[in-house]
Amino acid sequence: MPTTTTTTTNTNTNTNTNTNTLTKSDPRPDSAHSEEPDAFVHYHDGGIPGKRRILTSAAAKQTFTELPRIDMRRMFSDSLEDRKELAKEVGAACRDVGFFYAVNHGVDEQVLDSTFEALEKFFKLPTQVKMETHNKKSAKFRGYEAFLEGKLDPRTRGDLKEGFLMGEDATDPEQNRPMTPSTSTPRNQWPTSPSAAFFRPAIYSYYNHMLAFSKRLLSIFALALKLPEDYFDAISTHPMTNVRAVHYPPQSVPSDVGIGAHTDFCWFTLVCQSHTREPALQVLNGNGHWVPVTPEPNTFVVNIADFLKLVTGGTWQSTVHRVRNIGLEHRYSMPFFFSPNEDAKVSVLDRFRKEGQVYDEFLVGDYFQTRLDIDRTTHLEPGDDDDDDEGKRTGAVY
Ligand SMILES: O=C(O)CCC(=O)C(=O)O
Ligand SMILES: [Fe+2]
Repeated sequence: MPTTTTTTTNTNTNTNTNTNTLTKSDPRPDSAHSEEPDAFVHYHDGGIPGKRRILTSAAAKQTFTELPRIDMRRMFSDSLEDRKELAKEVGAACRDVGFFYAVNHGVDEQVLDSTFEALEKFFKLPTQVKMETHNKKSAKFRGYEAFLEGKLDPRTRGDLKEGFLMGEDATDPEQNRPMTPSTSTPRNQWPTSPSAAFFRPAIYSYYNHMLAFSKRLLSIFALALKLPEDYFDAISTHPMTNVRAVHYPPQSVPSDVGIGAHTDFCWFTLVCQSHTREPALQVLNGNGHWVPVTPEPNTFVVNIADFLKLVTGGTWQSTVHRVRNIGLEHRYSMPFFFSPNEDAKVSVLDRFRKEGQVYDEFLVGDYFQTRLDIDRTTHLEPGDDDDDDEGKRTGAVY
């Protein structure tokens, strides 16, 4: 990793004031850790444990209490003005919340339905079929992750989920992807049992649709940052990408989590979640309250991750989130994680730089691998408990 003196400006507390979803009254205290119901909420930001004071009543700040909903149809408009209008909405959501619902996104609903069917079928297969691709055999954790093996919050017994991770792999013919000798060559693992033969084509159909969606979104992000639409194209010719198929069974132990509180360490994430009556995905606002993300048919949840926070000098939020599947239904989700090319060098964008400050470049692949290793192996313990995160956490952890 290159050393860095980069500084980001905002703390990750989502307290900007420009959306119509902002309010001071929010009655949702953290309920996952009953030993400290009204004190702090704990999470992992940049792979490092952090905590945020839970603020209520007079102490509460202006922050979001729901996710904005954005009609993405204008992504496909021939009019630059339309695309700029969309970008304005997207930019406000990225700045004030870090999350938004994307409707009319252009991904065929049938693809989503059939991918969910495939997920459900895959996770019902015998353990040995899934374990053939166990992610311990893969440097990039591709393949199957069993229950409680992930542990994003060290205070829990592990994440109550099982998953399957795949991503860019130039040797998989479905990707039609150029070999890039200067970078690593991650390999996917696919189950070889005939009983699982349906899984790979289903995941690939979803993956390829998501790649197309991501590239359009990237140009909207560029516009939202007042850059030319194709600004990120040159560093996204062979992007780092992952689909993680996840199964969260209903949880009966109150202290359990489906996935512990964390930020994502890619550029951005697109989540499609199955319908559960009880919302399971939750997003942390500036008052330390968990805002539920209600499942909606044919809708993506888009969230900004650490890279975009970094290159915008902290102006865009990489917002803490977690999953608790407290209803009676099994939940499936399929996040798609997008980052630029592994060998791309990035830094804080010019318009977010402060005079007199030195900003180093860093390699996307290095940053990504470091974060992956921290999140999957280190599980750093929380620090001292006598202060909250504000004013300290800059997100500059690479
Ligand atoms: O399952 C979800 O809704 C979100 C999962 C998630 O946050 C992640 O995989 O990073
Ligand atoms: Fe996440």
